[in-house]
Amino acid sequence: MKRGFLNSAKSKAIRLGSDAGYGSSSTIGAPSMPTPDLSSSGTDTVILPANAAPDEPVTVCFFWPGSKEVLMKMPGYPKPLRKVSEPTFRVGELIIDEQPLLISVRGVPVAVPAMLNQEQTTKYQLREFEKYLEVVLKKMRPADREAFMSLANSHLTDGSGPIAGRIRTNSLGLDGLCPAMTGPMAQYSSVPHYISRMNNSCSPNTTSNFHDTSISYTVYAARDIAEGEELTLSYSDVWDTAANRQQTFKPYGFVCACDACRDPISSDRRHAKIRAFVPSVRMWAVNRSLPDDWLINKCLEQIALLEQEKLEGESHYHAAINAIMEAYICLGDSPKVRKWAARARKCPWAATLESLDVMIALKSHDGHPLWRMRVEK
Ligand SMILES: C[S@@+](CC[C@H](N)C(=O)[O-])C[C@H]1O[C@@H](n2cnc3c(N)ncnc32)[C@H](O)[C@@H]1O
Repeated sequence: MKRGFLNSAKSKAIRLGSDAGYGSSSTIGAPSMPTPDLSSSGTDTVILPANAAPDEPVTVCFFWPGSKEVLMKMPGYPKPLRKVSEPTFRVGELIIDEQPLLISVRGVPVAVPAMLNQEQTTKYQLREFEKYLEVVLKKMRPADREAFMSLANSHLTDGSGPIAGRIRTNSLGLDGLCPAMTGPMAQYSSVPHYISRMNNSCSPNTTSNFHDTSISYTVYAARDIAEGEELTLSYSDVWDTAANRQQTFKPYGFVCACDACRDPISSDRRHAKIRAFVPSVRMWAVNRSLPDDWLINKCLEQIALLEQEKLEGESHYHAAINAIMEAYICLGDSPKVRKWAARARKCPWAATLESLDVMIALKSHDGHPLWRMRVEK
């Protein structure tokens, strides 16, 4: 799965990758020091939103210069979190809207002694980074610090300190906040409290987005979730092969035993088939050699495959539903357009809800550019 994109209003939340970037930067600059001065590393620690009341959640942000300004200039910032009342875990429902406890740089400039080998260098960098993180964590509210330190840590033997270890185990990646930087160090690690408790499944029953204006994650039910069923998210790119996904999980210290990983050959084959189909409404609408129901049937097959793989949270699922809705516009069938728009609306993580609401409300869709394209051309 590709990293989160902050410059989109709906950037998908993904685990950063437990090994990604840490200790790999040959970061040279500030000398090592026992109690680091954060400003000497070029970083800054800010608490956002700046004027939060004591009972409102905040995020401690260990940032490169410029990132705070990027966030604060986002149109709509600061947007309050939505209150989630009784989560019912029906498909499309919001399970949680959560502001992370911490957003952190993935390393700081460290002058590494020349005689160290690669392994010693990594450990040295991690030790120095931990000293910075200790200073940053002191800025957290005590209850938030306690929540952070209660999170799982799968990095007990690789030189990570207790704070970096928890960041590496639990973080989701954030892109797009460092206009002046490129490469892995331009990404931040973000650590939520509740979402960090979610285990991996390669067929996850939730899907999450990051929202830059509220600095928060929304987690939706990707399908109906039975009472007592564990909530899961994916730590890897679900479209990666099962073998590659297991490699991603190694630093987290587990072997995934989800349905897709237990039957890797069939699952990989179905994944490849899903990815090979990209619905093109306009191509079908003008191609008279294809039957009228060709696109709809292909999309229904795609939906069935995605449901078999339990990948309803992926964009391919919403794309197939949306294509059926548009195919019915091309066929001039407004009742079916409303029906499929209502179904697309159950993927709020992928859809523009306002335009779907318009589709659902309209008696006729004769103002749409695709209207009766398949019938009259
Ligand atoms: C982000 S934490 C998830 C929450 C953690 N299980 C807890 O109780 O707080 C990541 C850790 O959870 C465990 N984990 C996550 N997904 C798992 C899975 N599918 N099977 C076994 N262990 C898993 C691993 O120990 C991993 O290092």
